[in-house]
Amino acid sequence: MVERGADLKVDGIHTAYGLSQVLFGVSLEVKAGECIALIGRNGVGKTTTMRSIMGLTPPRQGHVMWKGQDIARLGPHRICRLGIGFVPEDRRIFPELSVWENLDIARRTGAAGKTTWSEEQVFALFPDLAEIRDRRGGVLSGGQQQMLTIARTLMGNPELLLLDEPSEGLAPLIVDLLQQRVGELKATGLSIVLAEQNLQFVMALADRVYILEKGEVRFTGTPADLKADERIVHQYLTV
Ligand SMILES: Nc1ncnc2c1ncn2[C@@H]1O[C@H](COP(=O)(O)OP(=O)(O)OP(=O)(O)O)[C@@H](O)[C@H]1O
Repeated sequence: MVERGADLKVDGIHTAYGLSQVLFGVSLEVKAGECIALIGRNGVGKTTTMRSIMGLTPPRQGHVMWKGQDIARLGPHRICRLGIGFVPEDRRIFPELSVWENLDIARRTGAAGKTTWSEEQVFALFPDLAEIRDRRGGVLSGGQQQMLTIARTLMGNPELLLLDEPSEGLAPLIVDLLQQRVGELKATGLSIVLAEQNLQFVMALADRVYILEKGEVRFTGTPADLKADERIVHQYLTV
């Protein structure tokens, strides 16, 4: 039997914004159906790692292998078509469009040649959105906006979802609900890369965590490994 390898393998990427280098040889991997988390303090390079994978800020060195193909220099549209979806931190909802219209637009521009999610599928996973399908994007709460942003990305039918700080700015009860929804997404077999500051959220969802500091991976392990090592939590995560 052939063992199925990692779906995504990031190998020693170096990424910079102009003259300012942010990532120094970051490597990680995500096997099919896994959720991995990128954690670390503000400004350590979590978003930049996702932007590098998505081709928004392509790495200057290193490889981003997706199902055996190096996608590091393909550009975001092609990477999206290959099955990777990015949910950015700033939830860019069209305020004048209804919830359903925000989703429908993403459906029409979904990955070429792929079946996009149906209305029933997306509302089955996000029942909270079904109830407000005719509400304008501009009047949604933060939690509703976050659900909508994730649901919109799913319309393109990705196999890997990059989720950038989904819990940021949300009330604790809404974070719990979001955690449940992301857990349900994972249970459908979707692979997930989660950048998060909320450790509880990470512990509940991730199979593996990568701690970043100054653009380098300093620790890799399971949530249980991390929990068992207070020194690491203190050194890299607490303020
Ligand atoms: N467009 C940009 N131009 C120049 N520098 C940038 C740009 N975006 C981010 N940076 C810098 O890159 C570094 C890493 O930022 P990044 O957003 O990847 O970190 P992060 O770990 O996601 O933190 P946060 O949680 O604050 O978003 C920071 O020092 C940031 O100031």
